[in-house]
Amino acid sequence: MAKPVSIEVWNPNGKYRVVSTKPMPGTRWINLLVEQDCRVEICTQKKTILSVEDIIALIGDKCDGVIGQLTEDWGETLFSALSKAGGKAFSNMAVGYNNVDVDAANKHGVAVGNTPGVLTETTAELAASLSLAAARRIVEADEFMRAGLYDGWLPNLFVGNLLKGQTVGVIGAGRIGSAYARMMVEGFKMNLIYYDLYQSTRLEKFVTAYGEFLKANGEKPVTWKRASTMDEVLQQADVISLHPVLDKTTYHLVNKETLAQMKKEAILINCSRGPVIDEVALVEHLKHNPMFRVGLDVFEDEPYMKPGLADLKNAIVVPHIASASKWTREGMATLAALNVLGKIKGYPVWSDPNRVEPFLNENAPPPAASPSIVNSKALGLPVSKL
Ligand SMILES: NC(=O)c1ccc[n+]([C@@H]2O[C@H](COP(=O)([O-])OP(=O)(O)OC[C@H]3O[C@@H](n4cnc5c(N)ncnc54)[C@H](O)[C@@H]3O)[C@@H](O)[C@H]2O)c1
Ligand SMILES: O=C(O)[C@H](O)CO
Repeated sequence: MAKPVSIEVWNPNGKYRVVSTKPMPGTRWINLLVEQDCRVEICTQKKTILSVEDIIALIGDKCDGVIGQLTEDWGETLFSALSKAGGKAFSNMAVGYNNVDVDAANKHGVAVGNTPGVLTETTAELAASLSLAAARRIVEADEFMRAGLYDGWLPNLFVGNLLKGQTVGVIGAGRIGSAYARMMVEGFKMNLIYYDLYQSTRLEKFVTAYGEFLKANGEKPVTWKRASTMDEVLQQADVISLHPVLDKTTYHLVNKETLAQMKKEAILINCSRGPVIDEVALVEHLKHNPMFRVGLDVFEDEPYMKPGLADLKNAIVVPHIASASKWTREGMATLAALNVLGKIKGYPVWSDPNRVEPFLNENAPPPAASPSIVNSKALGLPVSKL
């Protein structure tokens, strides 16, 4: 069995043992746990993705809760090991939890936390950055400059797409998809078409109100449309950004057939999860459609890219950094720690995981609740009255 060798320990005499499989940004999360009598053990092993065996070794014989990462496979084996060690809580330091088998957690009575809300704007900003970078070919142009190829202004040099007046398509208009839509509509005066299983009334009201504002100022109003099928978005949008959860319904949502429906000069952005796109089909599509561009933060077989992707000039690729702002990453660590702490202390679950701000206020103690437990109903956990 692979044994993690390097561990940093805080408050060695704490009553509750909480393990974090990775060092996380900031110190607030550590202080909050230590103040509540936790011994905090942080795995500092120099190995990016820990195996199930590594994590079993970290859990050991007695462990009250674990804070883990989206790169780890939290299934039957780990929940069984955690439960045997007396553990009652696990939290992903992520909003997405497709790496977690929630049924297995339910079976072992382990609460599963995630970190919604705190990464909404940061992630949407990266999706917007990729949209702009792809539309204006910024990465290609940067490489060209650094290669010393620029020998003077030319009318045809790196001509890209104007966003103003074009249509932005959002697939999965939840927290992040809606934030991205607002940025593109307000920032670049794009019209919106979106597809989601649920209606996003707030988003629709926002676009309507902004359209009225523009009209009142003598400008062309922006418009919105809720598409009844995803195909409508694919066919009509000039920029399409993917923001659904990853599950059975969204696996390979973008594939050979759906790519063929998009405009030849469309821009496709993915800051959700890699397997939402069939990446082999995408590489083929990019090869045959040089004016089609993509901005990818996530990949089907992370950390790897499918063969050929890295060679394509019409693809911008970044290493899963959409939530990587200091405030967000520190906030994610805080929410993950408070999810675990709340369950250990027997606190109720916060009633609205879309409203986690009170947990992020550094100048006040956090509410006595777990901010977001995804299987709270299945476990019959009490809900906070706050
Ligand atoms: N790249 C990153 O670093 C990064 C950062 C944050 C989140 N994410 C990913 O983004 C996802 C969304 O996060 P969120 O906070 O906006 O979640 P959310 O739950 O608020 O939004 C997800 C939306 O997807 C919709 N949806 C589900 N199935 C669908 C389907 N088949 N077709 C269309 N829409 C569907 C849901 O109705 C919901 O509105 C996360 O689950 C995570 O995987 C990635
Ligand atoms: O789901 C998440 O939270 C991201 O992928 C990590 O930021």
